[in-house]
Amino acid sequence: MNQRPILADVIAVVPAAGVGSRMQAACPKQYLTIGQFTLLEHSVARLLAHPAVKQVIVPVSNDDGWFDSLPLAQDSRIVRVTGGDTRAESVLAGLNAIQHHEWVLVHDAARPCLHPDDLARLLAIREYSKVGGILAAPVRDTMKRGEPGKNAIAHTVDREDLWHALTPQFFPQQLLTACLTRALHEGATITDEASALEYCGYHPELVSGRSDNIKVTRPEDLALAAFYLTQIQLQESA
Ligand SMILES: Nc1ccn([C@@H]2O[C@H](COP(=O)(O)OP(=O)(O)OP(=O)(O)O)[C@@H](O)[C@H]2O)c(=O)n1
Ligand SMILES: C[C@](O)(CO)[C@H](O)COP(=O)(O)O
Repeated sequence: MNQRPILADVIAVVPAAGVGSRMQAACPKQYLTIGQFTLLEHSVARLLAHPAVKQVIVPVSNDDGWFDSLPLAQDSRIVRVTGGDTRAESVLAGLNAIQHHEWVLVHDAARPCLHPDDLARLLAIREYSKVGGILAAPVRDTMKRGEPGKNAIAHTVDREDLWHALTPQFFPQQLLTACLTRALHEGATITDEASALEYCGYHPELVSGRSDNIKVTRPEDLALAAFYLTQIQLQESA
């Protein structure tokens, strides 16, 4: 019988071509450090720690002056490609560098605190889903919709079934490439991979993930990410 091996190889795309404008740092946020390593290095290392992840494609901007100075640049498992003006275009550039691969993980360079249990549960969806899915965290606070253009509440939004989209996101490569290509061509707003699939009528799986898998977006996030990462590393070494 031709059974799929449980640990079939996976290729990852880690978009790292953003400028990090909300971070207001002297360099793009993926090159800020926690301890000895940049956020990009931490994020890639969290993926490569899983035995199924064999290669990581890293889209970086055309004028990136940081990537080549990292030890990562010499790692045979890492492939540098040129990213695009938006996250979706960077991801598509990464996907186009992959040849003949079934499923692909996409993970933000700015999410250094991925827990191995979350990654393992996301990878497991390949056994039951044809569409793919994402890590996501259930919304836990009371949510308010503001009046357009005013600092006033329009109404409270029901938090039932409301989730924060996280990464990694995990999809069959051909399906993701087709959906991203179509969505970009038709001018849809695409902030993550799942939104490209949604645009094309699919309903990706929601895999409940840890809320400490934060994206470093604003200055105050860096210290929090450093704390969470230390906790995860302590648990791993215990
Ligand atoms: N043209 C772009 C824009 C974003 N990204 C990447 O997508 C991830 C998540 O995006 P975001 O947090 O929005 O990063 P930035 O676009 O860099 O941040 P900002 O919106 O604050 O400028 C980051 O790893 C970022 O480097 C990318 O590869 N190419
Ligand atoms: C892909 C993402 O990290 C999922 O949370 C996110 O969509 C990136 O963009 P954002 O504009 O910071 O939400």
